[in-house]
Amino acid sequence: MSSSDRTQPNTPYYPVICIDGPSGAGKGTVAWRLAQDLGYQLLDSGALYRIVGLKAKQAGLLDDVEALDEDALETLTKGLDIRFSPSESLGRVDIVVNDTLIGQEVRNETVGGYASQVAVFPKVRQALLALQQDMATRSGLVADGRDMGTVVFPAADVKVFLTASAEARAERRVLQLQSSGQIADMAEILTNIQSRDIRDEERSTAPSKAADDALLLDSSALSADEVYAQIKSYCQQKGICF
Ligand SMILES: Nc1ncnc2c1ncn2[C@@H]1O[C@H](COP(=O)(O)OP(=O)(O)OP(=O)(O)O)[C@@H](O)[C@H]1O
Ligand SMILES: Nc1ccn([C@@H]2O[C@H](COP(=O)(O)O)[C@@H](O)[C@H]2O)c(=O)n1
Repeated sequence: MSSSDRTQPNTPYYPVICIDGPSGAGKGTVAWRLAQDLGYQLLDSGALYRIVGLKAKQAGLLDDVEALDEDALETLTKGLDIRFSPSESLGRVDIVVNDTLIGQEVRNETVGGYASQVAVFPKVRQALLALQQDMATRSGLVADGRDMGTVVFPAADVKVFLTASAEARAERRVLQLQSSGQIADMAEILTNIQSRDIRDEERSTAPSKAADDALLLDSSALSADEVYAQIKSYCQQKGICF
């Protein structure tokens, strides 16, 4: 299910580290650094939902928000050939969908909203499950998302639920957008973050929540370096690295 079976002799064992939490908590930043440090693969599960959300929007499947068609979304999801590969760019993995490299077009709040619309559907989530679990069968894995520790890798070696106040997360987004030359409206970003939080936390299938055995870490007043140091130290305590 998650990593390989520790109890089987002569079978390689691949640890899994799950970093779950809301948008802007700093999951991707710490997950990428841990993966680099430990030589593990990185699973950016949010990117999967972003891709499905964008493709669904382009196919007109999100036009009537009151009557979204779960079966059509499932068919669309199953028709996507999604592959991750190491990127030349710092802090990223490349994603190739149906042989086309996906760029920055999925990395904005609008597509984040489409992602959270499609992510409520069990059939969409099920269609993405095997791809995610398969990534833990070839090497160690750092998995970033909402349900990594609760649903996708329930037997993971390390589970962290990383949070921050909505205000802190919105401020980070504003800085992130400004640093790439974009205009950012704090009030609008905060509203978007809060409505995405509500949809992600209140959906009935795989809601965003901490696993019972997760370390809870609030990053509101921590730098990215401090978050990394605390999580690395927790991984050491759990015996998966030195
Ligand atoms: N502890 C921190 N303090 C301040 N800024 C941070 C911290 N961690 C990450 N950041 C910055 O906040 C922004 C969002 O971080 P990141 O993309 O890692 O969040 P995320 O939880 O993965 O969000 P999403 O789920 O939307 O992908 C980035 O610009 C990142 O550099
Ligand atoms: N495991 C996951 C990951 C993401 N989602 C949904 O996708 C949206 C975008 O995620 P980001 O991490 O890239 O911001 C997110 O708001 C969720 O709706 C998910 O359901 N499960």
